[in-house]
Amino acid sequence: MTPGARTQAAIELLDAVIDAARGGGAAADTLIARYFATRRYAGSKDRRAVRDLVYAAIRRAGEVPASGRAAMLPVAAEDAAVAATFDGSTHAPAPIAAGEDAATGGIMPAWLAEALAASGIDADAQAALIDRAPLDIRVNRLRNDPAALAARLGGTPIVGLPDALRLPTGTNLDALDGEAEVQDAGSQIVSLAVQAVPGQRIVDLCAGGGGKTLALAAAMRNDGQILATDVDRGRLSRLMPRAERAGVGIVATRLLDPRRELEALADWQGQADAVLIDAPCSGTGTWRRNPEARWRLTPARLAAFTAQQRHVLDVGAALVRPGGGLVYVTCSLLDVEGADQVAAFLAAHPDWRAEPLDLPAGSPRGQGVRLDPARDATDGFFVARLIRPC
Ligand SMILES: C[S@@+](CC[C@H](N)C(=O)[O-])C[C@H]1O[C@@H](n2cnc3c(N)ncnc32)[C@H](O)[C@@H]1O
Repeated sequence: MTPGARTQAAIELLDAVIDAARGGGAAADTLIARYFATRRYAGSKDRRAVRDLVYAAIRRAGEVPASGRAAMLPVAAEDAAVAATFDGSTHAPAPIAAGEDAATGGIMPAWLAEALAASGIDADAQAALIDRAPLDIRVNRLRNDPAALAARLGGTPIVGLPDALRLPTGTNLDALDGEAEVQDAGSQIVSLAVQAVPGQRIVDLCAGGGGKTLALAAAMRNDGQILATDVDRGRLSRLMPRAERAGVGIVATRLLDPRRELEALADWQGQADAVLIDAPCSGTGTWRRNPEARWRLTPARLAAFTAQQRHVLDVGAALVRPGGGLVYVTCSLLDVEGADQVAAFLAAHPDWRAEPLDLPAGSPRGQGVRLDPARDATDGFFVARLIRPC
């Protein structure tokens, strides 16, 4: 592809990303993968270059841009080589007109900046939310030793996470096959709050594709029982093949019917040593990986997430045995999804208590701990551990 054709491809993709953000469609990564699946003429260098342009444009536009072209103009304004591709030649974008409307800058929509500031995330910390994320892996001790894998791949250790490695971006992980999982350090740290040990019975209520389920299974040395549940058939179906590759044999999955979860979980009521609730949330802590997610979020979508969080907290609480732990996690920095949810839960369940957490990173927030990309160099998370009375 010519440089101009790459810019034009990025503009077309940005149009699709903008439409998806407005209509609740697919994530940018998915749209990029679909775009290239039907354009076999694009080589790996073309794909990487187009992808970099798309993400550069997404990161520069705080509000949803009017169009893909408007989103690309600020990138051209900062990079003469990109500006030069707007030359109107075959497959290239038309020349930039004087005074042409460009997307507005800023970090995020104003209502979100206000909500984050009210949650103690100031302007500098907000800027870090859309930085590029590092490549972290969790070495699977059931399959390999972290030191051996570090010797093979390079990378640097992460303080407080003996099984983690931070690798140079772009490290090829295709050959790993179950020896390690790509998992942000923040995700690994919040999994520690479950305090999983061999022999326990644990429910991972919102297991999705099982990123945290596998971390728990490794902490349990593949000894005990984990029930991984979700309401999303597609996500949950990816879990068992991953578990097999990872050599994990203690996980069973169960697909839940939304609003009828406890009927399907009757055999686990009051039984679990620990329940992990990695709740559905706005994802404000993972914008480093999905920066277009800040264009999708609306006050109504946020309210829908907080209602789901209250619901899964109630479901999870019913499964914990007396004296057991309920670990509530969101990958969000907004108090309404974190500290406020836990405060409301404890107000409604005065016999439960929040247990202080000793994690390798994060700072206290409400009755839990918050990981902040600016301060902790991880994705953003809130985590709290609640103990059911004996
Ligand atoms: C943050 S994601 C989980 C990510 C996963 N734990 C991981 O580490 O990869 C939240 C999940 O909650 C699921 N979910 C939403 N409502 C639910 C419910 N009522 N019961 C169980 N899972 C639910 C979603 O389908 C989604 O997969």
